[in-house]
This record gives sequence, C-alpha cells and structure tokens, in this order.
Amino acid sequence: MHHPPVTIHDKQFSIYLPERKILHSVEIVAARLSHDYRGKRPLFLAVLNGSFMFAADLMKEMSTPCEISFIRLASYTDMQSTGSVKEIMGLNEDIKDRHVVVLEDIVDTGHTVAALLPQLRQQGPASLEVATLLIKPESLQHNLVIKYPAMSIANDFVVGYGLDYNGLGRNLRDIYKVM
Ligand SMILES: O=P(O)(O)OC[C@H]1O[C@H](OP(=O)(O)OP(=O)(O)O)[C@H](O)[C@@H]1O
Ligand code: HPA
Repeated sequence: MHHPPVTIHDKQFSIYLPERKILHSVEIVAARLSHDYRGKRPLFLAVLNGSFMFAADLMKEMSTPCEISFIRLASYTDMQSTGSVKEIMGLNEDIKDRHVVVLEDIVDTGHTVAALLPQLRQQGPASLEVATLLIKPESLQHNLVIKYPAMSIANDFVVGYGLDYNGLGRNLRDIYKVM
C-alpha cells in the first residue's frame, strides 16, 4: 500500500505506522487485557476525543465481558495555583470497587494521565491501570506506570487514527509523523 505524504494546516506528515501494524499491536494489548481481566468485568474509561478509534478497535478484540464509558478532561486555570487544572467531566458510572482501565490514544508528557489517576483513585476502584495506543518515553515528565502500552514511539508529533493536529487528521487510518 502506498502512503503519500499528507498536508494538514501548515504542516506535512509522512507515513509512520500503517493501519496493519496499529491493528496488530491493538490485538496484542487486547489479548493481554482479556487474560488479565477474565471474570473481573473491567470498566474501560476512554478519554475523549483522541481515544475513540483505539477504544473501538480494542473493544472488538476483547474476549471477556467488559464495559466502556467515555470521559473528557476540562482544563482551566486555577486562580490560586500556577498550573492548569484538569477536571473529569462525564463520569456517570460508580467506579467504587470496579476494575478500571483508562484508555488513552497517547501518553506524551504524561500531564493528562497524571492529573486523571488521583481523581479516579479517590473514588475507590478495586484496581486502576492505563492502556494507551502510543507512549513517548523520552517525553514523559511524570513517574507513571503505564501497564498496557501498545506501542512506544520517539518524540515526534503524530496524527491519525484518532490523533489530531489542531482538530484535523483524526480520520486517517494510519499514523503519520510531522516531516
Ligand atoms: O501526555 P500528555 O502530554 O498530557 O498528552 C496526551 C493527551 O493529549 C491529547 O489530548 P488533547 O488534550 O489534545 O485532547 P484530544 O484528545 O481531544 O485531542 C491526547 O489525546 C492525550 O489525552
Ligand atoms: O503527538 C501528538 N499528536 C497529537 N496529539 C497529541 N497530544 C499529545 N501528543 C500528541
């Protein structure tokens, strides 16, 4: 399959991870999750927007009963503190005593997951882990344990398969990196 470069806004992107390779890595992580959560009825919490495609393909590969719900993080600047605060929106499920697996498209600096996990942990889940399609180990700024990474990548900006560049590129079946 030929994958010519794509232009999004002002930038050019070249093929990085073809769909076949993405789906293979999703199958492997789904097999691990199916094994580890057998009989535990895990609750996947997919972080919108970027994770929708990964979440859909992962769910199709799960071979043990599981549930999914979607959450968003709202960022706002706290007047009292210096940094921005990320608050969970849309969590309607009671996660107390549930086996929760957060689904992310990418863990880059780790700010998002680092903000999310303590808020979820406060609600008393039986267990709490993270599955992500992509992780950039060189970019990570937090001491996080990401138990289920599908693929590790270098510190390049990527788009496609749910990931966007200023709103565009999420529809691409393959993942591209900036040239
Ligand atoms: O590890 P980090 O440096 O925090 O980056 C990762 C986060 O950034 C992106 O979300 P974004 O806030 O762009 O929202 P989106 O999913 O709607 O694109 C991505 O989907 C992750 O949630
Ligand atoms: O490399 C990336 N691409 C798209 N969105 C992102 N959010 C964090 N890192 C990235």
